[in-house]
Amino acid sequence: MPGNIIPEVLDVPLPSEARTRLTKPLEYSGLLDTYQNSDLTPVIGREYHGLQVADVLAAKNSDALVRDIAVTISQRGVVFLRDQDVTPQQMQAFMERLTTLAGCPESSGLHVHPLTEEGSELGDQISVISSEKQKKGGGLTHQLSDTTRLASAGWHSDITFEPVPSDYAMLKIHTLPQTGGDTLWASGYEVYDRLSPALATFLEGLTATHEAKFFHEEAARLGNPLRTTIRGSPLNQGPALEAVHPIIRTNPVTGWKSVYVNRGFTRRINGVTKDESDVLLQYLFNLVTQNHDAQVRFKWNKNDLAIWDNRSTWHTATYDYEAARAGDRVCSLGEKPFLDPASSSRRDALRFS
Ligand SMILES: O=C(O)CCC(=O)C(=O)O
Ligand SMILES: [Fe+2]
Repeated sequence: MPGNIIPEVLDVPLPSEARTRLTKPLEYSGLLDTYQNSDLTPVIGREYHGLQVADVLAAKNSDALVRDIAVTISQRGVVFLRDQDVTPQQMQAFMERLTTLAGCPESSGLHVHPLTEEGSELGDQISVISSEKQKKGGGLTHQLSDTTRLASAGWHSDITFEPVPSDYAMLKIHTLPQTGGDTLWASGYEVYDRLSPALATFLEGLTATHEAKFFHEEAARLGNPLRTTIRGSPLNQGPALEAVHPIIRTNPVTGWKSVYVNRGFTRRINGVTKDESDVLLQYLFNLVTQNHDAQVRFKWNKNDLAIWDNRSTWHTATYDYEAARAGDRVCSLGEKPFLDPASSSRRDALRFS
């Protein structure tokens, strides 16, 4: 595929080997097929039965297995593993392997969230998700001070305000209410497939600005200094918390196109008027929230774990419970988002495969 198109579209200087790697889908070995699994919906979500992250790390053929898991997460959007006996350190080790084995040459390891406290007990690369912290204003994802009462306000992809955003994220919930606190994911591939060819072509020529300055206020509320030093990549340094990304991006693992704007962090489509930007963004956000057949809803049990591809999915928590809910999250960094115009939509790729 014509990888040389990528830097021109986005003005991203990439090493030549990265360009070829980015447009060539990662190969699936088939090793993972030995684990029983079921798809939760036709377009997004797969659950594996009897697959332990800790065992994968220790397996003889671990690299091939991890690569197959990466391909599966990227194709299915999100993968669920029930009842995991895994420590935060093992989660971190797994995510390092995942991003390295699936990643492009410029892949940059694990993210340090701007709100992560310096010297925190679990280390810089584990984010603690906690309903207690959230009440104090420590949400990692969206503005709690938002005046909206719509649950749909929380849909986002992680850390898209970073110049080098996330490829994968892993969340384990270890403390949960008796009911409530489900998480939902939606497929960016499927939303791309719902655009008319004319609108898709138009959006493919545009970028959007993503921003999370509200973390400055959240950090002040929590009484912690905001992390401004390297957040997993030298490109993610500084207090700006702002980045420009293509609206349609190619997932380098699948080679499929996805819509890459989100309600949590995307503020403005560039190169059009503010009115046009508002209308277009609202339309794209609506495609995420109003198509439940592009979504999957997961009901957690204690120690269940989810791993998702942040390049091609959105997700949102559900705040419908009173009791404590908490877990650990690790977020890895991928490539600078790019669009390869020669890449295909998910439906087309599956139809012609
Ligand atoms: O708490 C949840 O269900 C999801 C939190 C979240 O957005 C994340 O872990 O990135
Ligand atoms: Fe998130």
